[in-house]
Amino acid sequence: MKVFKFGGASVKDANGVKNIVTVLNEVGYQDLLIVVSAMGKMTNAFEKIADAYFLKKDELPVFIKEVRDYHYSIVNELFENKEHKVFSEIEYLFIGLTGFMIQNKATDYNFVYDQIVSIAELISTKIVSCYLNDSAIENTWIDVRECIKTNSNYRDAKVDWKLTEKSIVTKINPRILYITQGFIASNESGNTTTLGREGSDYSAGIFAYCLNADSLTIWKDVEGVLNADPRYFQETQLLEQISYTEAIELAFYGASVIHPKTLQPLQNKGIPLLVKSFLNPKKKGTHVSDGKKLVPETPCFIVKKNQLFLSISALDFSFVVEHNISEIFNLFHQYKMKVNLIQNSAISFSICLEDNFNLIKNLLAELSNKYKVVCFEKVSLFTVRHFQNKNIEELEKNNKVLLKQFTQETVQIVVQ
Ligand SMILES: Nc1ncnc2c1ncn2[C@@H]1O[C@H](COP(=O)(O)OP(=O)(O)O)[C@@H](O)[C@H]1O
Ligand SMILES: N[C@@H](CC(=O)OP(=O)(O)O)C(=O)O
Repeated sequence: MKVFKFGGASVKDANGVKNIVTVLNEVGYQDLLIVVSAMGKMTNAFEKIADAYFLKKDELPVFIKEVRDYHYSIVNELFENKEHKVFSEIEYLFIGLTGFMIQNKATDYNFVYDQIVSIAELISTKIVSCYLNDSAIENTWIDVRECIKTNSNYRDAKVDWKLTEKSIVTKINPRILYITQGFIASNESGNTTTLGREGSDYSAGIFAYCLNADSLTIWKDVEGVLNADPRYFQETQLLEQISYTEAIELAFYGASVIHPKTLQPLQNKGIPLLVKSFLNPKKKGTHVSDGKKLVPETPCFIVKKNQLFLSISALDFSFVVEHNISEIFNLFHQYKMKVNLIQNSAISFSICLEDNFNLIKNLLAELSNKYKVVCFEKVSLFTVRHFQNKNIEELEKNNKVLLKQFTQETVQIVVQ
């Protein structure tokens, strides 16, 4: 059995949905399960709805109209027959959204977020499933919340592997072509949870693991994994082969083309990951498996934008030692900061952080009770794997460097 994952970029418009038919007809769809994300940037749009609802903002109806219009323009283009069941299926999901908003009494933002944002994946998979059925690619839509089970850590739920494996093995008949959602799951009480932004690759990895798949293919708008993000670097090279370890490193440092959690379940069972272009499905793309670390051997550049850089020192000029560091890390954990780089000296401690939950003000307020804190906002973190000295000189030439850190294979530079 194989698993495919189509992300938001592949289904951003009606042509994208049509192109899935082309891809499947070109590469085949025997013994396959397909995971699909929300269309285009719809998760961002639903985040705005969750926010507006929670904060009782006046723009709420406008934001809901935006996502309705976006999806209806796609279904209108795809389905000539306005009596098609896809229209009522989508309307039903929007009615569910309104119903939730009226009935909800919960005050936990993360819970509310997951119940609202997950609708984007439900809509996209309904559309794709119906369109494929109409295009002679017979398939069954399945609610992933019956398959992937998590704890109740809303917005960043942890997978209950035992329960998930049992559910997937029970629910999935390998002879049926299924279309299901990425990113979303459910907890013990049946409430919707999410696996963290961009988590659909991970969902596909979970299915591949539980189904002992022969391979997982993620379909992208790029040729495969490149040695640099093409949005920020002009000259890029396709990486043809990457070992699991190297891919985990690249994803960990922020190569956003693969979600970092995706690789572990695949590596555990030796399931190859293929990253291929949905525009050129016959091209080889990138192959991630055991084997050669990196082909071709070339420096790989990763950039993480919009980082925070904190320099923390004791108020009385004393050393920053273990107990301070432990206290500081507890606060990072409490305020859900993602730590991307750390460096300590005798009297100070420097960190590059990502504030995905918008809690930096609270963190700084608490830290400054005990420490002197200098915070730089909107800095970038460059990572170069397998660097050459000229790569570093190039990065330093145009930027103000706040911190530089070397390991044998990697250099990381924080710039303002
Ligand atoms: N090393 C890299 N190789 C290829 N693409 C990359 C890399 N780093 C970042 N990207 C970006 O990732 C994008 C594809 O990922 P993403 O937008 O998350 O796809 P989707 O949401 O459809 O799964 C590419 O368009 C590219 O701009
Ligand atoms: N739709 C979710 C999950 C996801 O992984 O999407 P994509 O495959 O488009 O990155 C998000 O945007 O976070």
